[in-house]
Parts: sequence; structure tokens; C-alpha cells
Amino acid sequence: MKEHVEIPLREKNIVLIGFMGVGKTTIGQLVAKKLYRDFIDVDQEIEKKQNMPISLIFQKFGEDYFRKIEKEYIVDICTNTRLKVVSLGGGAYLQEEVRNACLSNCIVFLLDLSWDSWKDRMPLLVENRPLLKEKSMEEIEKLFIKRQNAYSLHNSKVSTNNLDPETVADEIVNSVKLTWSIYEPNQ
Ligand SMILES: Nc1ncnc2c1ncn2[C@@H]1O[C@H](COP(=O)(O)OP(=O)(O)OP(=O)(O)O)[C@@H](O)[C@H]1O
Ligand SMILES: O=C(O)C1=C[C@@H](O)[C@@H](O)[C@H](O)C1
Ligand SMILES: [Mg+2]
Repeated sequence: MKEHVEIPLREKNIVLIGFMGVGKTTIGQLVAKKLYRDFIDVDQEIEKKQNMPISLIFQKFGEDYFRKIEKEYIVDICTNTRLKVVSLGGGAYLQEEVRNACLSNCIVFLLDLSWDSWKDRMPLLVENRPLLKEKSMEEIEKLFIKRQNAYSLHNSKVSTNNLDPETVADEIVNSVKLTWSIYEPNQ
């Protein structure tokens, strides 16, 4: 078994979680830029590796296959990299192994958006998210509610209601820098 090495707080990957379309990709990119870190978007990297869009991966190989490669990739990032900003796909954090890997090695931020605000964003999202296609608003709301339990396991939560991506990214950066400035006094 691999020995657990405690990662210094300043070097931990920052992971963004939350429901489809809350802004993980958009805001993650900005946070990475502001902290001079590399950015990893798990969905985009899987699409590159598989050389096809996620909707086609779902169509050709099924959701279970997608979840398997998604989990393996995230566990690998969490255990073998540092100093990254990582945006997960919206459903990744539902997997227990993903949650454990993130919470043991990284700083996990939940991007929170109310259902009412999310509904306004829905038209932007439906095209590229296979899980939203052919679902009624009631079914999507049920999924939104059901997932909140898993998302509640995080290190910090940022509300994104009525805030532009720059403002949310600044809030995350400030919050991270605040934790970095706290240290044990010399006795
Ligand atoms: N704070 C915000 N205010 C308004 N629009 C936003 C905000 N954040 C993101 N958006 C818009 O919402 C859409 C979805 O954003 P994004 O792709 O970043 O979400 P995501 O959380 O990464 O979704 P997924 O879980 O599917 O990966 C994009 O069109 C983006 O421009
Ligand atoms: O919420 C989800 O289950 C998903 C969200 C997207 O980021 C993609 O990972 C995929 O469309 C599945
Ligand atoms: Mg995304």
C-alpha cells in the first residue's frame, strides 16, 4: 500500500465541485490564472484522452464506463499532483472514492447556486450535458436536490448567486490566501 504523505497546505490542489453548470470550468480557469497555477478541467482532459465529446462517450460506451475513467483520472490527479486548480465534472463527486481522494489530498470548494438561479442558466447547458437531455424540469430538480448530500462534504462553500465569475474567483483566491497566512507560532 502507498504510504500517506501529508501535503503542505500551500501545495494542495484546489478542487472545485458542484452541480452541472454552476461554473466550475469558468471559475476554475480564473482561479488558476490568479494563483499562477496550472488548470485541469477533468471533462476536457477526458475528452482529449478519448478523442471524443462526453456526449459521444455516453452514447457509445455508456455512463458506467465514463464514471470509471473519470474516477481513475481524478484519483490519479489527487494522489500524484500538487499546486493545480482542478474542476471536476458535475457528477464525479457522487463517487465515494473520488470524494475520499479529494478530501484527503486537496482543498475542496463547493460552488453553490440556488435552483432558481440555475433554472435561468439551463438553456446554455442542455446541448452538451447528456444527463440533461430528454429530462423534464421536475426530473432535473430532483437530481439537483439528490446530489446536494454528496456536495455537502467540502472544505469551503462559495455562493455564486448573482455574482460574475471574476468576483467568485476573487473570493476563492482570498479565502485560500487567508488560510495560507495562518501558521503555528514558534514556542
Ligand atoms: N457566475 C456566473 N454567472 C453567469 N454565468 C456563468 C457563471 N459561471 C458560469 N456561467 C456560465 O454558465 C455556463 C456553464 O458554466 P461552466 O461550464 O463553467 O459550468 P460547469 O460547472 O463547469 O459545468 P459542468 O458540471 O457541466 O462541467 C457557461 O455558459 C458559463 O459561461
Ligand atoms: O453532472 C454530471 O453527471 C455530468 C456533468 C458534466 O460535467 C460531465 O461530466 C457529464 O456530462 C456528466
Ligand atoms: Mg465543467
